[in-house]
Amino acid sequence: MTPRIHLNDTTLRDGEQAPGVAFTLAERIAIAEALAAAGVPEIEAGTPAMGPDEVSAIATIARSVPQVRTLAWCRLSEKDLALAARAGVRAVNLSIPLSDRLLATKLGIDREEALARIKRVVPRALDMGMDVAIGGEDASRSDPEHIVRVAETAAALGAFRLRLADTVGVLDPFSTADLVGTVCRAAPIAIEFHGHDDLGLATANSLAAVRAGATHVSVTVLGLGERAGNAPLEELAVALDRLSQGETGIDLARLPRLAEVVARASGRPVPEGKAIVGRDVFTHESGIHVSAILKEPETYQALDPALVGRGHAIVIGKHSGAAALAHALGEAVPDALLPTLRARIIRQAARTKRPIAPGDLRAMVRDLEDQIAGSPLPIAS
Ligand SMILES: CC(=O)SCCNC(=O)CCNC(=O)[C@H](O)C(C)(C)COP(=O)(O)OP(=O)(O)OC[C@H]1O[C@@H](n2cnc3c(N)ncnc32)[C@H](O)[C@@H]1OP(=O)(O)O
Ligand SMILES: O=C(O)CCC(=O)C(=O)O
Repeated sequence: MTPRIHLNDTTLRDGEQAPGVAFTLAERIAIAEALAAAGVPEIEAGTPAMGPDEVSAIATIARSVPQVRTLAWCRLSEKDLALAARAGVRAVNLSIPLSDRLLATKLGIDREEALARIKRVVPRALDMGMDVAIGGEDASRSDPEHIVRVAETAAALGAFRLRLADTVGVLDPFSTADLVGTVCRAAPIAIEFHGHDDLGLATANSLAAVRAGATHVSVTVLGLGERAGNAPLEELAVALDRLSQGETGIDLARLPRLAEVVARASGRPVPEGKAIVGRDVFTHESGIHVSAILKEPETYQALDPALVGRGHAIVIGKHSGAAALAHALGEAVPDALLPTLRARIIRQAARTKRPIAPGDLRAMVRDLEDQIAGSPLPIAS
């Protein structure tokens, strides 16, 4: 049976950590509502420690999407916890580094002190009526034995989940599976994987984490996030579905709209070739592909675009063949015209750097037909 995989969207927290990105409150609410409409069950809404405006924004976001579990991201400290309480959230992600490097450098503490802090702060949060997830920063550069101790401690205290963060994005799918598998086999708590895309592997690593036993995955819309960003929600949701690896409950047809909302709010347009939601990812130009797709669409597509509320497009350009031209014109181009027509198309495409508009294509054909009709000589290309 396909396992249930819970996507925890952190566009409003890690997504907004992308350099230069700052959402207005209205944009944050619009993003939260679009996530909720797409069926995302959980969002990380922000970081209360950033100040009173952030606290009040998190409170407003939580109220605007009551059907979604809204978490506030906190450092594992009483101070951050108190601010989360002011935001009125029902759940917190309490973050503590797992690696010796970050414990020592950032906090000047060792593993024992980290465990002592967990034992001190987690019960406070639970007493305040909040569900607690532990955010394990830098898990990918940590000793798995320590991670398992943290997992056992967190579970015994009553936390509901441990997040394993590949904070600097250094895992690959094999090392991810090793780490997540080791922790999942030993840890009596749900595991969330939080990937970063520094090596372009966030989606692959997240899939490997699911295969190894993670039941929750952090994502952001369009992969927006710190440095190279996070695992893109749209990629994970579709890949889990398409590869039968997990049932997420996401309405895949809502993904393009969600991407538009986040692209606009972040000031970062969706790249044309972005998997799932990019303008061109279901558009075909190459003659060999178009010729086959016109016979049977699955010859050259990973997924039916209708799955994500989209459709195919065929455009005419430098790489078009006779089948594509006949499709675009509604009739076959006479053999005598074909080489010259293609030469003209190639020249125009190189000049304009865009597909040939249908009107331009028809005009080219008319022009060539006129030349044939008016001259017994070979047609000028
Ligand atoms: C891997 C990640 O994505 S972690 C999340 C990163 N998110 C952010 O940074 C959110 C935006 N940040 C901010 O607005 C600010 O950094 C604030 C409001 C959180 C803190 O601001 P400041 O108090 O001025 O601290 P500053 O940013 O200089 O340094 C961060 C502090 O947090 C501490 N800290 C970092 N992680 C933790 C942790 N898990 N638990 C406790 N303390 C922590 C650091 O040690 C440092 O403390 P110090 O000032 O005593 O050295
Ligand atoms: O500690 C966490 O919750 C994870 C923080 C994070 O975004 C990261 O480590 O990349």
